[in-house]
Amino acid sequence: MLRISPSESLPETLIAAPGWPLFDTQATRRIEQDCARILPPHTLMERAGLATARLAMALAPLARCIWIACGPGNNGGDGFEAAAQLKARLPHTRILVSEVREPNKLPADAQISWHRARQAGVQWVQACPEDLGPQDLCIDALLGIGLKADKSSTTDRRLLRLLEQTRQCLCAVLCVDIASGLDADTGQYPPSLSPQNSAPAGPRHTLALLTLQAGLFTGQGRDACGQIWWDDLGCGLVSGDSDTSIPKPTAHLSVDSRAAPRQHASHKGSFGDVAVLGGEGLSRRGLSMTGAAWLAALAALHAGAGRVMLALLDAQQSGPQSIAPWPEIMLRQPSAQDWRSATVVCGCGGGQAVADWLPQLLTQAPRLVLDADGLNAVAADPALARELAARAMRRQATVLTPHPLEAARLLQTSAAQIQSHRLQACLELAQKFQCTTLLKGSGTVIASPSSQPWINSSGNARLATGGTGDVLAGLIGALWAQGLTAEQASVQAAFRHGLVAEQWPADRPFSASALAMRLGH
Ligand SMILES: NC(=O)C1=CN([C@@H]2O[C@H](COP(=O)(O)OP(=O)(O)OC[C@H]3O[C@@H](n4cnc5c(N)ncnc54)[C@H](OP(=O)(O)O)[C@@H]3O)[C@@H](O)[C@H]2O)[C@@H](O)CC1
Ligand SMILES: Nc1ncnc2c1ncn2[C@@H]1O[C@H](COP(=O)(O)OP(=O)(O)O)[C@@H](O)[C@H]1O
Repeated sequence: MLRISPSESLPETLIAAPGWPLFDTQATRRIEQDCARILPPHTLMERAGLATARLAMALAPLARCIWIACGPGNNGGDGFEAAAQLKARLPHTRILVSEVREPNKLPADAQISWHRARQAGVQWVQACPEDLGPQDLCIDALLGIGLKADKSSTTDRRLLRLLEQTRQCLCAVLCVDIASGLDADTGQYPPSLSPQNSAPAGPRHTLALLTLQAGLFTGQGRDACGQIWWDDLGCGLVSGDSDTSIPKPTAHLSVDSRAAPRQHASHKGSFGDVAVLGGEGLSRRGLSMTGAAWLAALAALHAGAGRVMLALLDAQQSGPQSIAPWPEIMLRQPSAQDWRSATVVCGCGGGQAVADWLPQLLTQAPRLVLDADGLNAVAADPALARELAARAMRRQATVLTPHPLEAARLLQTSAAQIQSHRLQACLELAQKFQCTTLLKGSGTVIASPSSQPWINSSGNARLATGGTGDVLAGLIGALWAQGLTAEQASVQAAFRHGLVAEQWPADRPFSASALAMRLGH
């Protein structure tokens, strides 16, 4: 964790860390009101402006110019306050402000900060200065958690123009509270506020105030907000769990738990069996997907499962695919595998063939990771869906690992709908099927029926390549087989999967099989 210019009298700004609680905007408002009640008037905005100014100075120590785009609400107020603080601390730096609303129409707190910026000698400009250089800084204080998605189609042109300019800045951009236009609860932009170019031009930082929200970490949040910083504005809100006066978090950031050291007196039976069923062969439809099942098995092997069995859904089992390229992996005919005794990973590359085996697996497997075509088969057949939901009553545990399209099929909606409410969609699936559900994608969400969800903070777009989901399914199976709960295995697998991708050496080609083989490192 990084601490900036520590000072006893100032709040500390930290890089957002794993395990931290995430609150929705409603809870954030309540926390804000509670804090405002016990502090002298205007203190929160003053602290927000100061925290922004301090982070700005740390991010751009050589800036000759700092341009601050201030919106019509209190987010804009934080911007004016930061401008006043910066002007007082950096007399030789040009501090420029652009505003979208006349000062007498600003909220009361923002009006006070507007006057402070005026008195400090900050210069007002109409638009982003053309000479903003790479060492300079843009502060985006246009829209914070007060964004109203339903108003976005009528957003005035001046605000839209400034928003676009902040997005096109080649210098670093520091967003106050959240990237403007992004919904803090869902991590999605309303269509009319969506950026014209998908990737921001320059480096991005976001200073979250008082609380962290799910939208910073999932959906479009990661790209929009960049590096997330957090400042509690001196209100001492590190964890929302122990203090009952603080509203309940909506989720937590996933945690990096190191694997427990293995006991010396252990053997392969101590670390569980993983049995993979999948991989429709070429002979059925001319579409081979055996690689997917191999990837899941390979991941389970390298993630430390005691024994790994692989049952390929290939009609020509006696062909070359029965020769294991990894001799540690035991090949089986699906009919020869005892599905009652292992942690089962089912569906990777399963094609149409997997549906024939699902009634047996849904009934017999004590621990089942259902992925890919296993999920598609359930979505297409109400009888299988009923059988899946009945597993929980028989105390058989299941992990579902859909990507957004698979989740959409299971909930009979569109992938766009799933993406617009990732947290909610994942919770709905967990409830509907009484399963731990892991909704994949940038900011993977993990939800179980009776506990708070997690959002995975590791990973990057290296993972956006075929087969990495199969690796994740195998990894979950291996961790589950080694004694974790379904939820722990899912949370830890998502974190480790992402971490390996983050730490991947730049000069080494990345592929799903290479990822699988590095899981044990
Ligand atoms: N919470 C905290 O912990 C603390 C909060 N603080 C700060 O306050 C911020 C929240 O301030 P906020 O409530 O004034 O909301 P904000 O984000 O400025 O937006 C509201 C303005 O935007 C407008 N507007 C909205 N949607 C629009 C659209 N689609 N298109 C166009 N306009 C739209 C809306 O217009 P109106 O509805 O009034 O017409 C209104 O003028 C928070 O993010 C943080 O920075 C800190 O000071 C202290 C600690
Ligand atoms: N941009 C990204 N950031 C983080 N994780 C990603 C990103 N793109 C893909 N992933 C991860 O990669 C995996 C892809 O899984 P999936 O879509 O099922 O692929 P496949 O079916 O080819 O194996 C998931 O774990 C997903 O969360």
